[in-house]
Amino acid sequence: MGPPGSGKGTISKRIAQNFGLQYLSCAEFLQDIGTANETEASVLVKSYIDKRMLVPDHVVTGLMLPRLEQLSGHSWLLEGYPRTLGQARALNELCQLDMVISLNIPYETLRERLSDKWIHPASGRVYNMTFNPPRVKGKDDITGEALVQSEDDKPEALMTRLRHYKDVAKPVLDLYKSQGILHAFSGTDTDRIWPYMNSILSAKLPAQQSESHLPPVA
Ligand SMILES: Nc1nc2c(ncn2[C@@H]2O[C@H](COP(=O)(O)OP(=O)(O)OP(=O)(O)O)[C@@H](O)[C@H]2O)c(=O)[nH]1
Ligand SMILES: Nc1ccn([C@@H]2O[C@H](COP(=O)(O)O)[C@@H](O)[C@H]2O)c(=O)n1
Repeated sequence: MGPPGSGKGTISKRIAQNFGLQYLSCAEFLQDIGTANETEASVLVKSYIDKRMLVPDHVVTGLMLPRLEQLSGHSWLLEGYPRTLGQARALNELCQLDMVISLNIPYETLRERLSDKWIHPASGRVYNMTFNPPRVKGKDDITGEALVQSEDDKPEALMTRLRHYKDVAKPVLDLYKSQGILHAFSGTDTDRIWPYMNSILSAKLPAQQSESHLPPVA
């Protein structure tokens, strides 16, 4: 968990890779559903994503929980779900989480990072002109296609997203705190937070697993 630009995507991928966890990003999962063949669910999901609004709890939960059930037997890392207390309660019904990570990053750092964030829309690959720049300016490393900046990452949008995050995340963080599974990390640099996170995760997780790919979406 963390506000926009806090490095959730960057750090989740690093954790998943280092500890051999199955990684599931809710935003990417919803994006895939929204662009898949037209069904009632895909049209509904797309309508929210296009407006950059949260898909209602019952819809996102109805999609995510069956996906997680397909991963039973694997250790997984979720990013972007649960976002609301309703989603957290629904997830609790399915399983007991081992650990929840929360990123506390100062506002000025979020603003700077996001103003420098570029994405390759088709793949979701994320770049930052100082932290992890593309090999060729403005082009995706793999496809060579153009990178874009999201409207969501502009300073005006950031304030709104931040306010919304604070309101919605607080009860979720409180719940996980009361369960004793919340680990918060503060700082301005992912690479400086990482060693602390790595050491806590190493103590919690069994020997590294070797799985690297998610089973396909049914
Ligand atoms: N300068 C700098 N940029 C970073 C650091 N860590 C991550 N970034 C970049 O900051 C931007 C935001 O990181 P993300 O991992 O996309 O953050 P997020 O929390 O998933 O963001 P949202 O999808 O907006 O919620 C990206 O462009 C990253 O490449 C860091 O330590 N320093
Ligand atoms: N639990 C969630 C997570 C994401 N969404 C939708 O995805 C968009 C992008 O999410 P970010 O995590 O990158 O901010 C977001 O604007 C929502 O449309 C969702 O609905 N529910």
